[in-house]
Amino acid sequence: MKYGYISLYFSHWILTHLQTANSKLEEQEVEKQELMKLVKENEKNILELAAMRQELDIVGMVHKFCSLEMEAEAKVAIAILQLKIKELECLLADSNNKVKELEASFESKCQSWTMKEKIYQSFIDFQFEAMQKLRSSSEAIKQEVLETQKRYSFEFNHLESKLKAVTDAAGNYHEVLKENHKLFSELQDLKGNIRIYCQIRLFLPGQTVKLSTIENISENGQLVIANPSKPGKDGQRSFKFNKIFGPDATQGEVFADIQPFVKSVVNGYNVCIFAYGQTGSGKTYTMTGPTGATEEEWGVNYLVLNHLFKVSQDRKSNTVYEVAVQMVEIYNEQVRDLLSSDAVPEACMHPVISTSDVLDLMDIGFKNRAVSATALNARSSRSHSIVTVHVRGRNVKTGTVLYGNLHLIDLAGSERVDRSEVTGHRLREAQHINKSLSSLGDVIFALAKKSPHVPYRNSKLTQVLQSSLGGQAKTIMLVQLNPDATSFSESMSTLKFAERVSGVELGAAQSSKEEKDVRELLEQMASLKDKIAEKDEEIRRLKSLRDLKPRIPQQQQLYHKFDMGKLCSSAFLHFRLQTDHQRLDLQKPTQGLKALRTDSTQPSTSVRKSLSSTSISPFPRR
Ligand SMILES: Nc1ncnc2c1ncn2[C@@H]1O[C@H](COP(=O)(O)OP(=O)(O)OP(=O)(O)O)[C@@H](O)[C@H]1O
Repeated sequence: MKYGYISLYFSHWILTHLQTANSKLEEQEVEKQELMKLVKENEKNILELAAMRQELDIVGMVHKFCSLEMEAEAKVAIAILQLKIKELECLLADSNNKVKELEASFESKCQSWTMKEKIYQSFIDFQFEAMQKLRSSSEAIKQEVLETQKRYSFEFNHLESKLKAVTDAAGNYHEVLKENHKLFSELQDLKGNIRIYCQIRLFLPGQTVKLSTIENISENGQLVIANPSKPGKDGQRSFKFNKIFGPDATQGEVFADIQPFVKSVVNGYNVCIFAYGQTGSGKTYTMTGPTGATEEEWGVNYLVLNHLFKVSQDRKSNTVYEVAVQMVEIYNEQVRDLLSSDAVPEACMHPVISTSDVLDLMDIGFKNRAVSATALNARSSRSHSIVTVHVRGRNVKTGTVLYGNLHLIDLAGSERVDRSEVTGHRLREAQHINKSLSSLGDVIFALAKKSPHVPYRNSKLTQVLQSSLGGQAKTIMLVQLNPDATSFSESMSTLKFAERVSGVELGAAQSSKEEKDVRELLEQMASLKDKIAEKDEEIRRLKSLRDLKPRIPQQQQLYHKFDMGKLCSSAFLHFRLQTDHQRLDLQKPTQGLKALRTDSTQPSTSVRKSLSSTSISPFPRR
């Protein structure tokens, strides 16, 4: 038992020890596992540490590199900054200088402004003083104006009664003007429908021998011509015309004697102006003027049209005028339109509204003539050039239409040709010229004798001019003379032709009874003109008084009492006629002719006749 107890005790002890050993083993096992774990962790940490060290090396290297780079950049930046500091220092120095300069200029400006201020102050003081003076003088003027208004009020009280008297007088004025026109026409009729003016050409600059045939020129139109080969009275021959223009006469002086006839064209008459004379005697110069003429040198053609436009402009409030121009040449009995190259049966009519239109058209015409002249050897001297001006005037109040036409003719050279010396073409030319000029003389002569038969059809020239040579038509012949002694026989022939044309008519006009009539008519005209001038003056004075109205409001009511309508319709303003040239279309030249012909207003029989047989219609169809 004891042994049992001991063995049990041992066994228990052993068991306990075994259990303790077991638990220790287990603990050791756990510890071992933990150790293993720690070892593994340690290994892992070592690996991580190595990786971190490697990373640290890289970072260190990068850091070193960056540091170096930054160091270099810092050096550059420092250098730049130093430069900038230097620049800024310079700028600072500059701006310091500028500040000093500005301070100096500011100082001087301040001084000048102070000066100016002083001047302005004194100026303002002066102005203020002047204003004070003005104020007091304006007070004085106000007083004066009030007094003037009172005076005007008094004048206006009388004006109405005076205006009434003037309106009545103006009513008669129209009648007076009509009478004036009638008297002018009668005067022209008494003077004769044919006027002969003789113009002596000057010696040309190149002429060295200046032996003249002109012995004497009288104011009364008498011309004495001397035969150089027959000295003394025997060699002299005297002629009498309406007027003689000496070599010094200007274009304007010649035109002054033609001007009244231009007026009669706008009053519905037909007028023909011829330049007649031997080649080189100055026909073209008188009719056209020299090449590139200035306004003072303008020939009759331009002056006439210029005046025509002026008259139509003056009458524009009463009459609307339309003007159209044609230009033809007659050469060897053939008529050619100088303003158109188209082959048309009639010469083109070109509407014109101003002198510059006319200048342009005539330039074209003369160029066309010149072209032919070059081609056919001085053809222009051997052809007649005719500028025809058609005028149609319509009275805006009554609707009455007047037609007038004007022919401006530069005739071919009138010199005779020795038939034994020329042949062929030149002889034919001379025969045609001779025929047309002598038929012109015959027609004028027949008209002057009032012969029942007028030989218009003997030449193209007289056919073309038929409507403007008969009846009420007026003719002016500008006889051109070359004063040179070598032209004596041609001058004699020219003058004899002119004498033949003028002699009969002047004979009639110069009878003593008619001379007395003319004198009386002239006196009547002069007194009528004086009366008209007086009325004009009175109307002008009254109008100027009326124009003062807006400045005097107190007079307004009184002013409106005057019936200005009545005054406007009075004869005074009646004479200011209207021209409305826009109605003709310049783009289409022939429209003007149609317009003139298709107007529904019927012209009087004589006018209709003259228009239908207008110079254009006999033109041959080419
Ligand atoms: N009044 C004048 N003043 C200055 N020169 C003039 C005058 N009249 C004519 N002449 C000159 O005389 C020359 C002849 O004149 P113009 O050509 O006009 O004569 P014409 O009679 O027309 O001749 P044609 O029959 O050959 O055409 C021209 O050189 C012209 O410039």
